[in-house]
Amino acid sequence: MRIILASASPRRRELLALITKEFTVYPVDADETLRPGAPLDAEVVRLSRLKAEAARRMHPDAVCIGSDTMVTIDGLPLGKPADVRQAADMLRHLRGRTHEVLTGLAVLPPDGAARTLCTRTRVTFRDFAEDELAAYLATGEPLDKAGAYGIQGRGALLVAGIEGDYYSVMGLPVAPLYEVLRGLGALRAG
Ligand SMILES: Cc1cn([C@H]2C[C@H](O)[C@@H](COP(=O)(O)OP(=O)(O)OP(=O)(O)O)O2)c(=O)[nH]c1=O
Repeated sequence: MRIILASASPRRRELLALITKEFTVYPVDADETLRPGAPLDAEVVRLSRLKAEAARRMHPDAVCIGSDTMVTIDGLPLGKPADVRQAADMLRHLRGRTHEVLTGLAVLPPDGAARTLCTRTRVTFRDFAEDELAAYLATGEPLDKAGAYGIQGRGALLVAGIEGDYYSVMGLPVAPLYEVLRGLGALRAG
Protein backbone atom coordinates (compact mmCIF):
# COMPACT_ATOMS: atom_id res chain seq x y z
CA MET A 1 0.00 0.00 0.00
CA ARG A 2 1.54 3.35 -1.04
CA ILE A 3 2.02 6.01 1.63
CA ILE A 4 1.78 9.73 0.82
CA LEU A 5 2.96 12.42 3.25
CA ALA A 6 1.00 15.59 2.47
CA SER A 7 3.61 17.97 3.84
CA ALA A 8 6.36 20.38 2.83
CA SER A 9 7.93 20.09 6.27
CA PRO A 10 11.44 18.57 6.24
CA ARG A 11 10.92 17.61 9.89
CA ARG A 12 7.78 15.61 9.08
CA ARG A 13 9.65 13.83 6.31
CA GLU A 14 12.51 13.03 8.74
CA LEU A 15 10.08 11.74 11.37
CA LEU A 16 8.03 9.56 9.01
CA ALA A 17 11.32 8.06 7.80
CA LEU A 18 11.78 6.68 11.35
CA ILE A 19 8.70 4.50 10.64
CA THR A 20 9.24 3.66 7.00
CA LYS A 21 11.43 4.68 4.10
CA GLU A 22 8.70 3.74 1.63
CA PHE A 23 6.64 6.87 1.20
CA THR A 24 6.25 9.79 -1.19
CA VAL A 25 6.09 13.46 -0.19
CA TYR A 26 3.30 15.46 -1.79
CA PRO A 27 3.20 19.03 -0.41
CA VAL A 28 -0.30 20.51 -0.51
CA ASP A 29 -1.53 24.06 -0.21
CA ALA A 30 -4.33 23.93 2.33
CA ASP A 31 -6.06 27.07 3.57
CA GLU A 32 -4.88 27.18 7.20
CA THR A 33 -7.22 30.00 8.24
CA LEU A 34 -8.59 29.18 11.67
CA ARG A 35 -12.35 29.30 12.32
CA PRO A 36 -12.97 32.06 14.93
CA GLY A 37 -13.90 30.58 18.30
CA ALA A 38 -13.39 26.96 17.23
CA PRO A 39 -11.54 24.81 19.80
CA LEU A 40 -7.87 24.76 18.81
CA ASP A 41 -7.48 20.97 19.18
CA ALA A 42 -10.37 20.49 16.75
CA GLU A 43 -8.75 23.01 14.40
CA VAL A 44 -5.40 21.21 14.20
CA VAL A 45 -7.25 17.98 13.43
CA ARG A 46 -9.38 19.73 10.80
CA LEU A 47 -6.29 21.25 9.14
CA SER A 48 -4.46 17.91 9.25
CA ARG A 49 -7.42 16.27 7.57
CA LEU A 50 -7.61 19.06 4.93
CA LYS A 51 -4.01 18.36 3.98
CA ALA A 52 -4.52 14.58 3.82
CA GLU A 53 -7.71 14.96 1.77
CA ALA A 54 -5.95 17.27 -0.71
CA ALA A 55 -3.34 14.54 -1.24
CA ARG A 56 -5.97 11.83 -1.53
CA ARG A 57 -7.63 13.66 -4.43
CA MET A 58 -4.40 13.12 -6.36
CA HIS A 59 -3.54 9.70 -4.89
CA PRO A 60 -6.84 7.85 -4.25
CA ASP A 61 -5.11 4.48 -3.99
CA ALA A 62 -2.69 5.51 -1.22
CA VAL A 63 -2.68 6.01 2.54
CA CYS A 64 -2.49 9.82 2.86
CA ILE A 65 -1.05 11.48 5.98
CA GLY A 66 -1.59 15.10 7.01
CA SER A 67 -0.45 16.92 10.14
CA ASP A 68 -0.61 20.37 11.68
CA THR A 69 1.26 21.79 14.67
CA MET A 70 0.16 24.80 16.67
CA VAL A 71 1.76 26.47 19.66
CA THR A 72 -0.77 27.92 22.10
CA ILE A 73 -0.44 30.19 25.12
CA ASP A 74 -3.23 31.94 27.07
CA GLY A 75 -5.63 30.15 24.70
CA LEU A 76 -4.14 31.95 21.68
CA PRO A 77 -2.66 30.14 18.66
CA LEU A 78 0.88 30.96 17.53
CA GLY A 79 1.56 29.82 13.98
CA LYS A 80 4.69 30.43 11.99
CA PRO A 81 6.06 34.01 12.40
CA ALA A 82 5.69 36.38 9.44
CA ASP A 83 9.16 37.83 10.02
CA VAL A 84 12.01 38.15 12.55
CA ARG A 85 10.19 40.87 14.50
CA GLN A 86 7.11 38.67 14.98
CA ALA A 87 9.40 35.76 15.90
CA ALA A 88 10.97 37.93 18.62
CA ASP A 89 7.53 38.93 19.92
CA MET A 90 6.40 35.29 20.04
CA LEU A 91 9.52 34.10 21.85
CA ARG A 92 9.31 36.93 24.42
CA HIS A 93 5.66 35.93 24.97
CA LEU A 94 6.75 32.31 25.61
CA ARG A 95 9.84 33.19 27.72
CA GLY A 96 9.87 31.83 31.29
CA ARG A 97 6.40 30.30 30.90
CA THR A 98 4.73 27.02 29.98
CA HIS A 99 2.86 26.76 26.68
CA GLU A 100 1.07 23.92 24.94
CA VAL A 101 1.89 22.42 21.56
CA LEU A 102 -1.04 20.82 19.75
CA THR A 103 -0.25 18.47 16.89
CA GLY A 104 -3.04 17.06 14.78
CA LEU A 105 -2.72 13.92 12.67
CA ALA A 106 -5.01 12.57 9.97
CA VAL A 107 -4.43 9.24 8.21
CA LEU A 108 -6.74 8.50 5.29
CA PRO A 109 -6.67 4.91 4.00
CA PRO A 110 -7.73 4.36 0.35
CA ASP A 111 -10.92 2.79 1.63
CA GLY A 112 -12.38 3.18 5.08
CA ALA A 113 -12.66 5.85 7.70
CA ALA A 114 -10.04 8.49 8.42
CA ARG A 115 -7.98 8.00 11.57
CA THR A 116 -7.45 11.30 13.39
CA LEU A 117 -5.89 12.35 16.68
CA CYS A 118 -4.45 15.35 18.46
CA THR A 119 -1.55 15.27 20.91
CA ARG A 120 -0.97 17.92 23.57
CA THR A 121 2.53 18.56 24.89
CA ARG A 122 3.42 21.15 27.54
CA VAL A 123 6.72 22.94 26.94
CA THR A 124 8.34 25.21 29.54
CA PHE A 125 10.81 27.83 28.39
CA ARG A 126 13.74 29.13 30.40
CA ASP A 127 13.76 32.79 31.30
CA PHE A 128 16.40 33.34 28.64
CA ALA A 129 18.24 36.67 28.27
CA GLU A 130 17.88 39.15 25.43
CA ASP A 131 21.34 38.30 24.09
CA GLU A 132 20.30 34.63 23.89
CA LEU A 133 17.15 35.65 22.06
CA ALA A 134 19.12 37.77 19.58
CA ALA A 135 21.53 34.89 18.96
CA TYR A 136 18.65 32.49 18.37
CA LEU A 137 16.89 34.83 15.95
CA ALA A 138 20.18 35.25 14.03
CA THR A 139 20.20 31.51 13.26
CA GLY A 140 17.07 31.96 11.10
CA GLU A 141 15.68 28.78 12.67
CA PRO A 142 12.53 30.47 14.05
CA LEU A 143 11.12 31.53 10.71
CA ASP A 144 9.50 28.34 9.37
CA LYS A 145 8.28 26.91 12.66
CA ALA A 146 5.10 27.28 14.69
CA GLY A 147 5.80 29.36 17.78
CA ALA A 148 9.08 30.56 16.20
CA TYR A 149 11.23 27.76 17.62
CA GLY A 150 12.57 24.34 16.76
CA ILE A 151 12.90 22.07 19.80
CA GLN A 152 15.05 19.74 17.69
CA GLY A 153 17.55 22.49 16.88
CA ARG A 154 19.08 25.46 18.71
CA GLY A 155 15.63 25.96 20.20
CA ALA A 156 16.64 23.20 22.61
CA LEU A 157 18.65 25.87 24.47
CA LEU A 158 15.40 27.71 25.31
CA VAL A 159 13.63 24.67 26.78
CA ALA A 160 13.56 24.06 30.55
CA GLY A 161 11.43 20.91 30.17
CA ILE A 162 8.54 19.20 28.42
CA GLU A 163 5.59 17.05 29.49
CA GLY A 164 4.35 14.86 26.66
CA ASP A 165 5.67 13.82 23.28
CA TYR A 166 8.87 15.43 21.96
CA TYR A 167 8.22 14.17 18.42
CA SER A 168 4.79 15.81 18.36
CA VAL A 169 6.42 19.14 19.20
CA MET A 170 8.88 18.60 16.36
CA GLY A 171 5.97 17.98 14.02
CA LEU A 172 4.63 14.39 14.02
CA PRO A 173 3.39 11.98 16.75
CA VAL A 174 5.66 9.15 15.64
CA ALA A 175 4.53 6.21 17.82
CA PRO A 176 0.77 6.87 17.41
CA LEU A 177 1.27 7.17 13.63
CA TYR A 178 3.25 3.93 13.63
CA GLU A 179 0.39 2.15 15.43
CA VAL A 180 -2.18 3.50 12.93
CA LEU A 181 -0.06 2.45 9.92
CA ARG A 182 0.52 -1.02 11.43
CA GLY A 183 -3.21 -1.34 12.07
CA LEU A 184 -3.89 -0.50 8.42
CA GLY A 185 -1.37 -3.11 7.27
CA ALA A 186 0.45 -0.31 5.44
CA LEU A 187 3.93 -1.30 6.61
CA ARG A 188 6.09 -4.04 5.12
CA ALA A 189 6.70 -6.75 7.75
CA GLY A 190 9.70 -6.18 10.01
C1 LIG B 1 7.10 23.79 17.73
C2 LIG B 1 7.91 23.29 16.58
C3 LIG B 1 7.42 23.38 15.28
N1 LIG B 1 8.21 22.91 14.25
C4 LIG B 1 7.75 23.01 12.84
C5 LIG B 1 7.05 21.73 12.39
C6 LIG B 1 6.27 22.22 11.20
O1 LIG B 1 7.11 22.19 10.05
C7 LIG B 1 5.95 23.66 11.57
C8 LIG B 1 4.50 23.76 11.99
O2 LIG B 1 3.81 24.36 10.97
P1 LIG B 1 2.68 23.55 10.16
O3 LIG B 1 1.81 24.55 9.50
O4 LIG B 1 2.07 22.51 11.02
O5 LIG B 1 3.51 22.73 9.07
P2 LIG B 1 4.30 23.27 7.79
O6 LIG B 1 3.59 24.40 7.16
O7 LIG B 1 5.74 23.47 8.18
O8 LIG B 1 4.28 22.00 6.84
P3 LIG B 1 2.98 21.33 6.17
O9 LIG B 1 1.78 22.18 6.51
O10 LIG B 1 3.31 21.29 4.71
O11 LIG B 1 2.91 19.94 6.80
O12 LIG B 1 6.75 24.02 12.68
C9 LIG B 1 9.48 22.37 14.44
O13 LIG B 1 10.18 22.00 13.49
N2 LIG B 1 9.95 22.26 15.72
C10 LIG B 1 9.23 22.70 16.81
O14 LIG B 1 9.71 22.59 17.95
